[in-house]
Amino acid sequence: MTAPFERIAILGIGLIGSSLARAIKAEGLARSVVCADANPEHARRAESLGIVDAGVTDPAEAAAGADLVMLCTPLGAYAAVAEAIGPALKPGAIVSDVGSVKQAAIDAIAPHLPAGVHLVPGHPVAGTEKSGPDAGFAALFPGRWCILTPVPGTDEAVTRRVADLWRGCGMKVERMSADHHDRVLAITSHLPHLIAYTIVGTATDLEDHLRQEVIKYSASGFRDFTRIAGSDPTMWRDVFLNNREAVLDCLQRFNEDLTALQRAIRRGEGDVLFDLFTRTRDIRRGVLEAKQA
Ligand SMILES: NC(=O)c1ccc[n+]([C@@H]2O[C@H](COP(=O)([O-])OP(=O)(O)OC[C@H]3O[C@@H](n4cnc5c(N)ncnc54)[C@H](O)[C@@H]3O)[C@@H](O)[C@H]2O)c1
Ligand SMILES: O=C(O)C(=O)C[C@]1(C(=O)O)C=C[C@@H](O)C=C1
Repeated sequence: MTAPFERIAILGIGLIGSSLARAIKAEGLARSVVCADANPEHARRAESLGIVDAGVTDPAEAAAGADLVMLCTPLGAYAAVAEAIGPALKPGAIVSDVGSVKQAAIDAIAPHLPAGVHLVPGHPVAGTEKSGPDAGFAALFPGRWCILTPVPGTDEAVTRRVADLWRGCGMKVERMSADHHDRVLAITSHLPHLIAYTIVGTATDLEDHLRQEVIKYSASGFRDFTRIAGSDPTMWRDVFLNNREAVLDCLQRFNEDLTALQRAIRRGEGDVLFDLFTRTRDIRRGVLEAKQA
């Protein structure tokens, strides 16, 4: 069977890039997979793991001759990487990405692409708190959603090729506008991370003897927050800087709801607490039923 892609270049071979490389190899989705990573140890490690055919540090070298180039670096590196690969891209090449914010990704990449190169932004909504090429695994993707946010006018056949790649990795694929994506992910992913960073930060700032006990008696609630708060600082700094408006909107709503809960606790309004906790338990059941937990 012929592979859907001749040469895929993955730029940034960390958790997501290396998971994708593994899935491409496992499913035979490209004849060759190469990567570039600013960290030479990551490029070498990907080679020695056998998940890429070649690993280099120069993104233009990896992108040259590729029919699909997938940006898998933190969002803050996108503009520089896109600028570096622009002149090396072959006519008809597809550039895509996995970034957690979509409008900023388009703004950073699009200006650097030559005419005749297609941009199909994407976001596999699957991940862990870990980073680097050893953290990746092909089983990250099956059953999860991948959101594509092609700009209007994008060649339909090109978008379908990118959708098929993610389906080949086992993902379900949905399309939406970049703006809508960023507003949805602000509440489902970005705000939860911000809350986790805050609660773990607050616990860390407690007086020293209390802090020891926080770690010693970590109940499962706090433990779950520490997992999320252990996520990569570079990646998450870039997410918040690149989705400011939507995150700040959600945060405003969250603060108002928190204030209402604070008042209910102070006033002893048990029914307010009970009603909310009942509704949220239903949401959790819905997530489990949708097999997204
Ligand atoms: N971690 C998640 O759960 C998750 C899920 C979906 C999407 N994403 C998105 O995927 C992207 C990568 O995240 P990750 O979790 O794989 O991070 P990661 O830290 O595991 O990997 C990023 C890789 O990019 C490399 N890199 C950094 N700057 C570079 C540059 N200028 N040129 C080339 N390589 C560079 C790093 O050395 C590293 O190997 C981010 O844009 C993130 O928003 C992450
Ligand atoms: O499960 C986790 O550890 C994640 O944080 C994964 C998660 C998420 O929030 O769901 C994080 C960022 C991504 O852009 C997509 C997925």
